[in-house]
Amino acid sequence: MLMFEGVGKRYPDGTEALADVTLRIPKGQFCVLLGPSGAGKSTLLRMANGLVVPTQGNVAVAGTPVGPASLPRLRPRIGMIHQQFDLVPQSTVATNVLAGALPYISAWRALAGLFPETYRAKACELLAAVGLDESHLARRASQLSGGQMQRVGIARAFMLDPLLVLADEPVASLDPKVSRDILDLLRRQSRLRGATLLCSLHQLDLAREYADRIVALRHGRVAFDGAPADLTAQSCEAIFGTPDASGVAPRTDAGLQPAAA
Ligand SMILES: Nc1ncnc2c1ncn2[C@@H]1O[C@H](COP(=O)(O)OP(=O)(O)OP(=O)(O)O)[C@@H](O)[C@H]1O
Repeated sequence: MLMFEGVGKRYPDGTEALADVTLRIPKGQFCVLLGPSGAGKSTLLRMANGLVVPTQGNVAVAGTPVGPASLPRLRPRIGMIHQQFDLVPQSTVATNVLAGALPYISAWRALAGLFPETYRAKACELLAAVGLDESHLARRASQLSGGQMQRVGIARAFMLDPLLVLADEPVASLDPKVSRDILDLLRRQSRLRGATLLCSLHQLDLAREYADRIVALRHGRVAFDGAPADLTAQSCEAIFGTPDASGVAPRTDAGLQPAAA
């Protein structure tokens, strides 16, 4: 479903973010990209939907090379879930979910709130699936907790029945209990809807608990690729520089403080 072949990325300032990464991620797999801050997880993930262009190698989704000619066709089939949810705070929950259908709806219709009934029905179905009921539909996104915002983000990502869902640190700003609820939900929805899921995380315990496969990056290279059960103390040391990742500092960047459910 998703293929990276010998990909590398050097940013214009000379930073080498990735070097020679080759991965084949089959349909339906929940693959976690694990690694410390700066390892290259976001850079790799964003290559899958063309937000980052590799300076070396090739990326393909469902057999189609990712590039300017294919992106208009591919992007609607790739859902994206963001660390900071990326909702429109003043818009309602319903409008934020419906925004997932924007590639198929003209901007003026969206601005006027003229979403076809099929999309409205799909948005309601997805909101129920992520555990938000009708009472949430008319609430502004800014009135939701962090966990609820990410539920809306998940519903939005599944609006167009994606082949592939990219989740970039989807639980980095949530507390541990809510993080588990969100990863559980992501896994269930992906399986139910037959989507392949590529999710970056920096928490070893969560990767172990939820992934079908862990691909760990360190300094832009693959340091481990295998089943969670095969992740040994030695491989943890290769990824994080410590045998149990206990030395991995929690993220404290501005805006990344744990949020309540
Ligand atoms: N636009 C950019 N220009 C220059 N360097 C960049 C750019 N984006 C990322 N980098 C650098 O590339 C490297 C990999 O960054 P990336 O964001 O992919 O890592 P990450 O593993 O996702 O980190 P984090 O968990 O902190 O988000 C880092 O050294 C980062 O500083």
